[in-house]
Amino acid sequence: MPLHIYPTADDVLHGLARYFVGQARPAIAARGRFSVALSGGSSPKKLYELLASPAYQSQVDWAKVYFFFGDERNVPPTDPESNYGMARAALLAPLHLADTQVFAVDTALPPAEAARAYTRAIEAFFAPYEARFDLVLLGLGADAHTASLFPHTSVLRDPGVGAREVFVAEKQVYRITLTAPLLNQARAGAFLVYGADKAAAVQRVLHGPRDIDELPAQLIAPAGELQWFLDSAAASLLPNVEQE
Ligand SMILES: O=C1O[C@H](COP(=O)(O)O)[C@@H](O)[C@H](O)[C@H]1O
Repeated sequence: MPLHIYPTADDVLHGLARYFVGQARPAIAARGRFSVALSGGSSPKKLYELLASPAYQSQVDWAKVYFFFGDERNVPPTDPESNYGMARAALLAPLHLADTQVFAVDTALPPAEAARAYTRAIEAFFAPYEARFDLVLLGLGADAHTASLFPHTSVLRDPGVGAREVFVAEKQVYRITLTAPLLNQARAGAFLVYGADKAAAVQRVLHGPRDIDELPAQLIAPAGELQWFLDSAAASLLPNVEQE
């Protein structure tokens, strides 16, 4: 499992930004576009700001990049909890992308309907081929959830390829998440994890016994490659690690 461990969170963000560019360029050269499923929460905000900064903005043909979301909270785009709202402010608006390049979950719909509509939008984008993102960006919760694949939820055993609604009991909210089989059709996946509060989850996901109900992030195994981008604090419980 390729691990990239950096001294600070700032170094991790630059490492992943360089990886993003390194994935985007050959995809655009080979297939004319680069499709990405974004992660949400708070960790990726600085990554998105970095990608939209002049240093990285000039390195990618952004008109050929298409953005989806690995998961979404069941809130309007203006809500501070909205993954789309966060990505729009940090990345999508600064890059002045066309509306046709951004595929947000329609949270005005009831969650199950929103999930079905999002599945159809993804299928239509990739048709006539199977849905295969070039890159899936992922985060990791301290409870080992990723996207909105939360511990002990039925979506963890859903064999379908698409988006699903999920009820997160401890938060008493609905969310929309891509299923693990869809995420795993990706050409590449990259986890971004920093901070000491994630160290135990990182250790258990990477080195603990397989237990997908407790450790949903263990479900992630993209058809292409999977990379982990960690800071030294998040990697502090891993055995024998070398820093970049
Ligand atoms: O709720 C969520 O949590 C995970 C992890 O977020 P982080 O800010 O703790 O890194 C995130 O990947 C997911 O997209 C988000 O909706």
